Amino acid sequence: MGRWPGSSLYYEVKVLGFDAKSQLYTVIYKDGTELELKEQDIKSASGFQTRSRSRSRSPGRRRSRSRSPGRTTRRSSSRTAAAVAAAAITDSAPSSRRDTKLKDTVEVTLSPLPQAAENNSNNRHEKKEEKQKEDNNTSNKVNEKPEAKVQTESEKNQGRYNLRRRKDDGDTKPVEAKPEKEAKIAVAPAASTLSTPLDFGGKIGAYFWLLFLPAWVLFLILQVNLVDPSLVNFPPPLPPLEAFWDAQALGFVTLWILFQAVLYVLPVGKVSEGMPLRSGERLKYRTNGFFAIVVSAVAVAVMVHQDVDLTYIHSHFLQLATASFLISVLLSIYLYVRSRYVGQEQLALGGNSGNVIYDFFKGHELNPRIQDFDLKFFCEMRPGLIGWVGNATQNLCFKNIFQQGLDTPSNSMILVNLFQLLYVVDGLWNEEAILTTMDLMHDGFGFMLAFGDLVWVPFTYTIQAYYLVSHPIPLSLPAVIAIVILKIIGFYIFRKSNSEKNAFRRNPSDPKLSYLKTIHTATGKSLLVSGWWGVVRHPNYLGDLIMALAWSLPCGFSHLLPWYYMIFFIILLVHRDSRDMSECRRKYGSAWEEYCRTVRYRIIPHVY
Ligand SMILES: NC(=O)C1=CN([C@@H]2O[C@H](COP(=O)(O)OP(=O)(O)OC[C@H]3O[C@@H](n4cnc5c(N)ncnc54)[C@H](OP(=O)(O)O)[C@@H]3O)[C@@H](O)[C@H]2O)C=CC1
Ligand SMILES: CC(C)CCC[C@@H](C)[C@H]1CC=C2C3=C(CC[C@@]21C)[C@@]1(C)CC[C@H](O)C(C)(C)[C@@H]1CC3
Repeated sequence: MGRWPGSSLYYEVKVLGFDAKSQLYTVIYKDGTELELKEQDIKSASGFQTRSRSRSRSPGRRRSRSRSPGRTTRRSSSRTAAAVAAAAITDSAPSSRRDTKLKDTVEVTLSPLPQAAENNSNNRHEKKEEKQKEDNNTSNKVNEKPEAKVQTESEKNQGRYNLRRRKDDGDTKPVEAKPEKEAKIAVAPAASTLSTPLDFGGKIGAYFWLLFLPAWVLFLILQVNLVDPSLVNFPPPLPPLEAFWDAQALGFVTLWILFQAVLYVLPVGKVSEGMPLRSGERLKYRTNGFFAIVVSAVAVAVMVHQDVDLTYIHSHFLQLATASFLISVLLSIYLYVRSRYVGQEQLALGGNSGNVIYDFFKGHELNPRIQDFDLKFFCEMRPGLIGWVGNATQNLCFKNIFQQGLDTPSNSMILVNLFQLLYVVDGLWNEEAILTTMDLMHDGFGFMLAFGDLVWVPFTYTIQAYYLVSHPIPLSLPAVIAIVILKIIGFYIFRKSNSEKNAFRRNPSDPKLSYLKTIHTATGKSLLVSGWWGVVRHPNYLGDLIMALAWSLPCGFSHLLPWYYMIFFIILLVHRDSRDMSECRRKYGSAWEEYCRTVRYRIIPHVY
C-alpha cells in the first residue's frame, strides 16, 4: 500500500523499482499513476481493510451520510486523497504514453485502515493541526473514508481517480463546465474536517491584525494631512475623539452602500455562474459592475452640475473612514453570527479554527447570501471599489485644482487617477473573472475582507492621490511617457493572465486555449503550464505589481508615504502567493509539485 503524497490515505501499489541514491521507491498505483515514494510511505497490504462495493454505491446513501458530521469527516478526508494526484504534462493532445496507461487502467479499490480520530467539536482544531503535521511530515497514520473505497463503473469512467480520461484531456470540443463540477463534487472536502493551517499568525495574529489594521488606516489618514508626512512620525498628533464622529458622514456612507446595493440587484447585465461548490452547486452572480460604475459616474456628474460640494469627501475623510469602519465591524459581527448557523458545506476551509477571534477575523462562511444577494461578491466589487475612484479619487482631483489654484489637475494627479480608474473599470468590466479568484473560491467572508473592501480599499488606496493634493509633483513629458508605458505593460500582463486563467477554468476545452500545455490533476481540474501561467506561477501578481509601481512613481521620492501601497502590495501578494501555494499543494498534491518544478519562479521570472 502506498501513501498518496499530501494525504494520509494508502492505496494499492506495485513497486517498480528502488533508487538507492535518492532512497525512493518508484511505485505504480492501480489507476496507472506512477510516483516516487519514501520507504515510510509504503506499507504491507496486511492490516488494511477492504469493503464490499455495494455499500457506497447509492447516491442517496452518500448524500445522507454526508449530512452527519462524523460521516462527513471520513468522507471528506478521503476525497482529499482522491484530490491528490499524479500528474503528467501534456499538450492539448494527450500523450501516447498516458493513453497506453489509460487503456491499461484497472479498477482502483481503496482500502485505507480506519485509524483517524473523528471530528470532535471540542478539540477540533488540535486534531486538525495534528492531521496537518501528519500530512506534512509523512507520518504513517491512516485515515478512512468508506465511501471512497469503492467505485462504481460510472464513477471510474468519470475519472474519479484517474482523471486523465476527462474531456479536458485533449478533447478540443467546447464542453460545459460540468466535468469540473463533477470533479469538484468528487474531491472537495468538508470545511470543518480538513487540516488547513492557520494563516496570518494564527489566533494571536488575528488579535494583532484586528487592532493593527484600523490603527494603520488612521495613521495613514493622519499622516497624509501633514505638511511633512513621514512614516517615522509616530505617533502622529491624534485629533480629539469627537473629530472621528460625524453622523452625516455615516449617513452618506450608508446611502452610498444602499445605492450600490440597488444597482446590484437591478435586473440589468449578465448573470454568471461561479465555480462549483463542494455541494456541486454553482451560484449565480449578477455581473453588472460596469453598469454600476457608469450609473455612479452619472450620479456624480449630476451632483457636480447641481453644485454639490464634493470636496466634502476630502475634508471629512477621517469621519467617512470611521463610518465605513463601523459598518464593516457590524457587518463582520453579522457574518460571524450567521456563520454559526449554516451547514458545514457552506463554510470555507480555514476560518473554522474554533477560536472566535480568529474565525471572526478570517471569515467562516464561504458565500454568505441574503436570498440571491451575495454579500462577499457585492462588498468586494461595489461600494469600496467604486468608492475608491468614484468618490475619493475624483474628489481629490477637484481639491487639487482648488487648493493649488491650477486650471487643471497636475500631470501626476491625472496619471494616478487615470491609472486607478482604469484598474477599477477593468475589474468591473471583467467582473466575471473574480469568480475564479482566491477570495471568491476559497476565502470565507469575515472582518478581513469586509474591512478590506469597505475601509482599506477606498481609504488607503487613495493615499497617492490624497498626497498629491498637498504635495504637487511636476512631471516632465519623458517621465510621463515612461510611466504610461510601464502602466500599459503591467496592465497587459495582469489582464491577459487573469483572463487566460478565467477562460481556462470556465471551459478547459476552449479551442482558443488548445495550444496551452496543461498538467492534469486527480481533482479533474488541470493546471496551465504554458502561456502566462508557464512564465511564473502568479503572472497576474507580476502585472499588478508593475501597475502599482506605475501609480506610485508620479508621487516622486520625497516621502515614503505615497509608496505605502507599493510596499503593502508586495507584502500582500507575497503572502497571498504562499497561501495559494499551500492550498494548491493540498488540493493537487504531486501535480502541484510537478507544476512548481516546471514553472520555477513564483512572481518575477528568474528573481522570485
Ligand atoms: N489590488 C489589490 O489589492 C489586490 C489585487 N489582487 C489581484 O486579484 C487577482 C486575483 O488574485 P488571487 O485571487 O490572489 O489569485 P489568482 O487569481 O491567481 O487565483 C489563484 C487560483 O488560481 C488557480 N490557479 C493557480 N495556478 C494555476 C494554473 N497554473 N493554472 C490554472 N489555475 C491556476 C488556483 O485555483 P483553482 O485551481 O482552485 O482554480 C489558485 O488557487 C490578481 O490579479 C491579483 O493581482 C489580489 C489581491 C489584492
Ligand atoms: C485588510 C487586509 C490587510 C487586506 C485586505 C485585502 C483586500 C483589500 C483585497 C483582497 C483581494 C482584493 C481584490 C481586489 C481589491 C482588493 C482586495 C479586496 C480587486 C477587486 C481589485 C480590482 C481587481 O481588478 C480585481 C482583480 C477584481 C481585485 C480582486 C481582488
